Amino acid sequence: GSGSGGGGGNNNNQDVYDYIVVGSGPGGSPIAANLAKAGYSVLLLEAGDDQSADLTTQIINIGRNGPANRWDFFVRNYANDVENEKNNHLTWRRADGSLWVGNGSAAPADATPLGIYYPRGATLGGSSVINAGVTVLPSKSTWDYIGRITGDRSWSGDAIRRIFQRIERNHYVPPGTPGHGFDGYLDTNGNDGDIYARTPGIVDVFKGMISAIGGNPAKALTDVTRDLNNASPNRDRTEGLFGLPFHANETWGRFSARTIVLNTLAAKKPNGSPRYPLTLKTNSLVTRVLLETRRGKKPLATGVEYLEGTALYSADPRYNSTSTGTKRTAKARKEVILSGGVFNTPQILQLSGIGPRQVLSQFNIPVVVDLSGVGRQLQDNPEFPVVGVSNNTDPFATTPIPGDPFCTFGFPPDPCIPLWQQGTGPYARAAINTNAFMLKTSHSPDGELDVLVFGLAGFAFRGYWPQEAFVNIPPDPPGVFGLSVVKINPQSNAGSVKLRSSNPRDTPLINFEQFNGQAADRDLNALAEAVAWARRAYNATPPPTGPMQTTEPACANEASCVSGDKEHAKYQAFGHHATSSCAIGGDRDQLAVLDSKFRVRGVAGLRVVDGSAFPRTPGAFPVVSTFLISEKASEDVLDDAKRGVQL
Ligand SMILES: Cc1cc2nc3c(=O)[nH]c(=O)nc-3n(C[C@H](O)[C@H](O)[C@H](O)COP(=O)(O)OP(=O)(O)OC[C@H]3O[C@@H](n4cnc5c(N)ncnc54)[C@H](O)[C@@H]3O)c2cc1C
Repeated sequence: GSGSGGGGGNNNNQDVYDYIVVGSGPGGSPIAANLAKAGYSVLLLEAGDDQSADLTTQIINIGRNGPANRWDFFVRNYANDVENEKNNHLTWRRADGSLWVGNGSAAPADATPLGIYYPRGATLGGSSVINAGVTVLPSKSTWDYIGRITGDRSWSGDAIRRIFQRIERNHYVPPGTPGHGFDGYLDTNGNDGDIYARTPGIVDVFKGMISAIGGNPAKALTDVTRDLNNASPNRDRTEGLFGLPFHANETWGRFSARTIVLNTLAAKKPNGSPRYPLTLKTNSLVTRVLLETRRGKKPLATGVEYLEGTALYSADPRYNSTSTGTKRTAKARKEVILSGGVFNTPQILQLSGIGPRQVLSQFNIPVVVDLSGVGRQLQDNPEFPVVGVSNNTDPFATTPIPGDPFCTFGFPPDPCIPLWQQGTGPYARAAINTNAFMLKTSHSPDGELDVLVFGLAGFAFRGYWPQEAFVNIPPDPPGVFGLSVVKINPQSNAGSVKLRSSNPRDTPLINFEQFNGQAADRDLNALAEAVAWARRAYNATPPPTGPMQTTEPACANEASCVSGDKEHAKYQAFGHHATSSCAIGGDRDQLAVLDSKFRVRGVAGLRVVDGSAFPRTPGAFPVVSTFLISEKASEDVLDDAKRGVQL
């Protein structure tokens, strides 16, 4: 691993720091940097390595999940095999070892199901290095809700908006726009309408979308530049077309959690020594939290055990079971903060003896704290495309700007990369995916927007599967359009993360139980209503692009599509926004893993700060909210440090 900064006592196998942070994603990086900037020594442990040199991690418009910066998980959407195998994108392994992707009814006889492919970022910066970069604030009530269930008034929509204003560096609204920040670290960018002005076929679809809610289609080109993160009091109930913001700088370079860490490490004192006591160790897989049991007091987290070495986790595409790494420990004088993400944080807790007794005893792990919520309440934002087809041969062609070369999306030689490096060319501008349509269906649980839709021209985004697999899905015709519907505030939270074995290099068992029970029917009804709207939108798309035909979900008679659409949503929706597997909750909530200050219940000196902490999936896209809670947690940890709280 790479190291820097002063960390306090150094003997070869045992380092001592004030704080240890595990995982460098949007949850871990801000808090590690903030604690170091406050003068405390911090060890940041990251299982992956620094892939800054990989250009696909720098240019948001050619983002790709390369094998050196991701972990490959295979998950279930249902515990029940029959239900699970109704998924058209399930990955199977054949007798010859090759991978096959498709529905159980068509699977070859020699194939056994592996699961639904679910990649995560596993590199310096975590998933923010490989994600799509969409940056949408959740509703204010998402934060008020945490205040309500915990009685902690420091949680409110207004308080979190102030944090956003402090950390944002906005590049797309006029300076001084209320609710936004302009000199923080979180670069945000959006479209200025130009890409759509040059792509009239998409504007036709926008017109259909607006008509389908009874709006004024003539406003499509201006509506698509509207700021989705606006601070209007009506924002969380206002339907219609908006621009979709991204975490990207003024020339669409990716901002990620990596930037925070690298900038903190690079800061120097006048004499050239590191300005902040932050130590980064990459290639370091944390295997458990070290816990000291104490008479009459809660057990205390005193440090972590980790394995040093490359690609030691079995989900790593570069994994080799024969390289086992070097076992090390590090000690924390103050606290250990887990930010390993929604699958790995509950795994680390369970491996450490903090979790549901029946899971731990299956693997003879001594129970330190019987905490039944660890790995429970797993949620996601279900998503699937409503696919439309135009009769035109090339309906979504974009008029190039004179002088633009033909981009090859990173495949060499790509003439657009050197241009981007000079701050210009197609990659330095907003792409055609910078739109969002907000819907409030009659099934919204709280009267707020409950479905976000983004439009993709020439492509329907059906989810993830391994690149090397044979894919049993027919290709889309030319003239295809995808209206990706994303459920906001899903009511289903029956998913789980449980140990598969006591081997920390194994992946855990992950089951989203995606639409389960009474509450989930509300989600399915909302999605079916969104599908009906999308069909109307395609019908209402003006010529020459429309009227368009909806080809998926298939339905012959539009008056009676609801049950088929619900069935389609139930089995074909995918997710990539997992949250809530170690959720904050009130004192009397049996499933609460954390208190309102991110402290693990029943343990001293241990917090969780990442996507697993959300009691409710934050909006349609979790990444900006994860940066925000890391900032909030930094304040909470520093507060305790200043008050000298005894652990
Ligand atoms: C392909 C993809 C597309 C996405 N698109 C969007 C989007 O457009 N907008 C949006 O809002 N969200 C998106 N997301 C989700 C978003 O990126 C995540 O919700 C967010 O990054 C979660 O942050 P985190 O800190 O909880 O975890 P992560 O970002 O996953 O970071 C966890 C880090 O911890 C490290 N780690 C894990 N276990 C250990 C261990 N035992 N020891 C040491 N280190 C460990 C991992 O290597 C990783 O670097 C996307 C995610 C993916 C994968």
